Amino acid sequence: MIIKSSSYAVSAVKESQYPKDNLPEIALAGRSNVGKSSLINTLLKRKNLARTSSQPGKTQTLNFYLVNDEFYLVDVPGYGYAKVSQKRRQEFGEMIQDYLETRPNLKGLIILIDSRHEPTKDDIAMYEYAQYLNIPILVVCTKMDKIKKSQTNKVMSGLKKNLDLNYDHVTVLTFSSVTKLHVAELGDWIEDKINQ
Ligand SMILES: Nc1nc2c(ncn2[C@@H]2O[C@H](COP(=O)(O)OP(=O)(O)OP(=O)(O)O)[C@@H](O)[C@H]2O)c(=O)[nH]1
Ligand SMILES: [Mg+2]
Repeated sequence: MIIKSSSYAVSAVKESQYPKDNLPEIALAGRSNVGKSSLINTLLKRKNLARTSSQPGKTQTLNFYLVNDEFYLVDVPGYGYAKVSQKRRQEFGEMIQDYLETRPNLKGLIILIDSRHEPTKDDIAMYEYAQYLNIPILVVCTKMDKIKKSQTNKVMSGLKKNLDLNYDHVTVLTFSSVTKLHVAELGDWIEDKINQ
């Protein structure tokens, strides 16, 4: 995919605030701090379009970014961040659930998992939930620059042990926002899904 333009469009916490121009959407999900906002910036070749932070919990709303006037990337608050209150966490959960369950424009979900750890129970729950909703999934193993080359197989076996990769609509990619590993493949997957 060639990125010709990208811009922040809107932030939403409920359906009435979602974009109304009926373009396809690709959403990102993953633990706080896993690198969702960084992946958006890397793909779009923008330094600071999506706000990133070394402090988890930076993204607190559904943030829609318009790409090539053709589709939206949707940055979603991270899960599993202990310092967010129980009430806030439930609100996040409901906001994400509402979006994933009711949005006809949603063409694919990118689930990001930190390469340095096996999938957490939240990662597994998100994967199984997306499978249940029958959404095409791209599993992205982030921060591969922090992994020794010799550990790549271990990353893959950790995934296989915890996620049912026999699901028809799943693709797996290793990725790094630092080295730009597989950024072209990421763009290709998105292009394929928004054109289906
Ligand atoms: N080494 C390395 N660091 C990364 C990579 N991707 C993200 N980071 C760092 O990880 C931290 C979190 O990145 P974000 O992109 O803000 O993470 P997020 O998933 O959007 O976090 P929330 O918005 O809190 O859910 C930042 O300090 C990034 O610089 C990567 O590929 N390699
Ligand atoms: Mg973020």
